[in-house]
Amino acid sequence: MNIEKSNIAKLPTKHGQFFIKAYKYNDQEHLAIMSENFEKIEAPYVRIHSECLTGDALGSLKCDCQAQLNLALDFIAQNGGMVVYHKQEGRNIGLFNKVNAYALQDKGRNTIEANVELGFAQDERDYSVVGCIFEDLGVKKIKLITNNPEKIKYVESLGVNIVERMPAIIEANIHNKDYLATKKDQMGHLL
Ligand SMILES: Nc1nc2c(ncn2[C@@H]2O[C@H](COP(=O)(O)OP(=O)(O)OP(=O)(O)O)[C@@H](O)[C@H]2O)c(=O)[nH]1
Ligand SMILES: [Zn+2]
Repeated sequence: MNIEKSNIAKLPTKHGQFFIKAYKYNDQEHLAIMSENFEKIEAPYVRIHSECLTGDALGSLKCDCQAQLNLALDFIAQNGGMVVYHKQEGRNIGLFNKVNAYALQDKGRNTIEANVELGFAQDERDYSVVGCIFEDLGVKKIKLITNNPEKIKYVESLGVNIVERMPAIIEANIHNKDYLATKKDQMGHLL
C-alpha cells in the first residue's frame, strides 16, 4: 500500500470545527475531515464525497454535489463523524474531461452517454484509498451517508459494518432533474 499521510490539523469552518488529515495515494490527494469528537464515537457518520469543483466550489446547479457536501458537513459537525473528500473529479475522469462531457450534455447526451462517447466507463471511480483511510483511523463501524449502492458495496467489501444508511437527498431543480433521473434509473441510485 503506497500511501503518504499528513499530520492532523484544525480546520474551523462555517459548518463547525473539524480536524483534517491529508493522504497521497496514486498521485491523488484526498482529505479526511473529522468532527472534533470523531475518535470517541463507536459508529460515526461517514460521507464519501467525490470531488466536483464545478458544484462544490462554483455552486453549479447541474448536479447536487454542493448541497450534499454542505448537508454532510453541517450534519457531521453536529452529530459526529467524517467526510472523506475523495478527489476523483468527474467520477474520476478529471476536470478537463468532465467539461468536455458537459459540452456533449449541452448537445443532448445524458451523463452516461457523454462519458461513453469520450471513451470512459460511466463511472471510473476507485474507492481503494477510502479503505486505507478507514484502516488508518481505525474505522470499523459506520453510519454511511449516501444514495449510491456502489459505495455501500465497497464499504461492505472492507468488512466495515454499516449500521445505518442515511440518504443524502437534495430537491431537484430544472438544471439537474434529468441528471438525477439518470442516476436513479440507469445507475441504480437510491433516490
Ligand atoms: N463524468 C461526469 N461526472 C459528473 C457529472 N456530474 C457529476 N459528476 C461527478 O460525479 C461525482 C459525484 O457523483 P454523484 O453521482 O453525484 O454522487 P455519488 O457520489 O455517486 O453518490 P452519493 O453518495 O449518493 O452522492 C463527482 O465526482 C462529480 O464531479 C457528469 O455529468 N459527468
Ligand atoms: Zn457535482
